[in-house]
Amino acid sequence: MTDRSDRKPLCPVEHDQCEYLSELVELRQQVSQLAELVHTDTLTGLNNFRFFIQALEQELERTRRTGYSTALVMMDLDHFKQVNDQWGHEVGNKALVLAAQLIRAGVRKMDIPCRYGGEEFAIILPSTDLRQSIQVAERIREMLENSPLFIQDAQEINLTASFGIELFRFGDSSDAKQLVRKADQLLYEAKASGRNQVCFGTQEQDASAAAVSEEEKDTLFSLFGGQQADEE
Ligand SMILES: Nc1nc2c(ncn2[C@@H]2O[C@H](COP(=O)(O)OP(=O)(O)OP(=O)(O)O)[C@@H](O)[C@H]2O)c(=O)[nH]1
Repeated sequence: MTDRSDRKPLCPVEHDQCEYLSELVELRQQVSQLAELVHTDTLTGLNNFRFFIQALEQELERTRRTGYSTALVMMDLDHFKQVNDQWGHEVGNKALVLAAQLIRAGVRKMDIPCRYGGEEFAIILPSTDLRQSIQVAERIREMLENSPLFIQDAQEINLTASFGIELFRFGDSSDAKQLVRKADQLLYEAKASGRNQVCFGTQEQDASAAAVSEEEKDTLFSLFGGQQADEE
C-alpha cells in the first residue's frame, strides 16, 4: 500500500474555506447567467431592447474612435396582425422565433441582432458600409420570403418583412436616438412602398459632399499653391 501521508490536499486551503470558494464560484456562475437573462429576449433568444440600446451606444463610440462606420438595420414583419388574427397568438410567436432564427443565420458573428419590440427587430452591423449592410438586409429578406412557417395539417404561412437601413459614419453629429429614428423612417418608407423591401438612407459619400467648394479651393491655393511655386 502507498503512503499518502505526504500528499498535498486537493484544495490548498482549509476544508471550510474550500467550501466557501466553491459556493463563490457557483454564485458567480449564477450572476453571469442572470446577467445574460437580463439582456435576452425570452421568446426569440435574441438580445433584448435593453441590450440593444447599450450596444448601439458602444458601437457609435467605436465609430467615433476608429472611423469604421456602423450600420443599423431595422426590420418589421409585414401584416403580422393578420397572422395573429388568422392563426392565433401561439402561431404568431412561432413566426417570431422563425424570423429570429433566420436573422441569426443571416448575420456575421460580430453583428448584434436584437428584438426591438413586438414584431420589430434591430440589427447592429459594426464596421460595415452601406453596400454590405444592404446585402445583409436583402439576404435576410430573401431567406424569410423563401422560408414558410409550417403549421398543423401541412399548412404553411408565408412571411415577409420590410427593412430600413441608416449608417453612422465617422464625424456624424447625430446620436443613437436619431439614428434609430432615421432607420425607422426608412423602414416605414419600405412599408409605404409596398412592403417586403429594403430602403436605405445615407448614400455612399456622394460627389457633392466630397467636392471642394470654390471658397475652399481658394484657401487651399493660397496655403499650398504659393508653397509649391516656391519649391519649384
Ligand atoms: N404573437 C405575438 N404577436 C405580437 C407580439 N408582439 C406584438 N405582436 C402583434 O403584432 C401585431 C402588430 O400589428 P401592426 O402594428 O398592426 O402591424 P402589422 O399588422 O405587422 O402591419 P404592418 O407593420 O403595417 O405591415 C399586433 O397584432 C400585435 O399584437 C408577440 O410577442 N407575439
